[in-house]
Amino acid sequence: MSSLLQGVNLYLIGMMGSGKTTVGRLLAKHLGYGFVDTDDVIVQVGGKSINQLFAESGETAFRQLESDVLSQVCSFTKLAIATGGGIVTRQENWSYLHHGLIVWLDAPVDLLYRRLQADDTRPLLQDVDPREKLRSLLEQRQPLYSQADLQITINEGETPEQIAERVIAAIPSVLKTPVSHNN
Ligand SMILES: Nc1ncnc2c1ncn2[C@@H]1O[C@H](COP(=O)(O)OP(=O)(O)O)[C@@H](O)[C@H]1O
Ligand SMILES: O=C(O)C1=C[C@@H](OP(=O)(O)O)[C@@H](O)[C@H](O)C1
Ligand SMILES: [Mg+2]
Repeated sequence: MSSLLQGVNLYLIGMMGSGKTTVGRLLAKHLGYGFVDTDDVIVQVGGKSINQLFAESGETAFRQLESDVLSQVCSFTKLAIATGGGIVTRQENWSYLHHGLIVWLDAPVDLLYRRLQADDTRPLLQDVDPREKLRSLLEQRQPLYSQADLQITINEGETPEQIAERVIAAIPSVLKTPVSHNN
């Protein structure tokens, strides 16, 4: 499979809680790829947690850092890249994402909510009604996520390993077959 991909990067997109970080790491391992999580890079470079960055500098500053990181990582090959859920909201990010194969982990709101209920690391969910926040974010972002090359529906009870295997099995269906020139 990794030879079929010819080093093309995999970009995981989807809502927070859909499993991009968890599944991305497994995909990298299976493909013999490096793994990058754009949020982790932002935290390392900025020396602050995502919560701190949102609180001290605001979402706009975070989004600029996110675009900067994406623009840097897309110059490398053989990477599985877990993005943050909001990366799709900036038009310029799509020109970077399209350097590789874009995989949307598409999970329903109920599942996202259950996974993130006790998690306080997502500043956008520090809301009076986090479930409603997830629902409205998904509604806004769905048309953007659906621009992915591959849509993987996340089912309740499926392990990260099973999801990674499903992504790998689906990749050949979206790889462009090379055109042979006979003359
Ligand atoms: N297939 C899965 N089954 C159960 N829990 C999962 C699964 N994938 C991810 N999780 C858990 O859900 C939470 C969010 O996963 P994460 O990989 O951080 O998602 P994202 O990066 O898309 O926000 C984490 O606590 C993670 O351990
Ligand atoms: O959906 C979003 O706007 C965000 C998702 C988070 O990443 P995950 O999708 O990995 O949780 C992180 O980038 C930040 O909290 C904002
Ligand atoms: Mg993540």
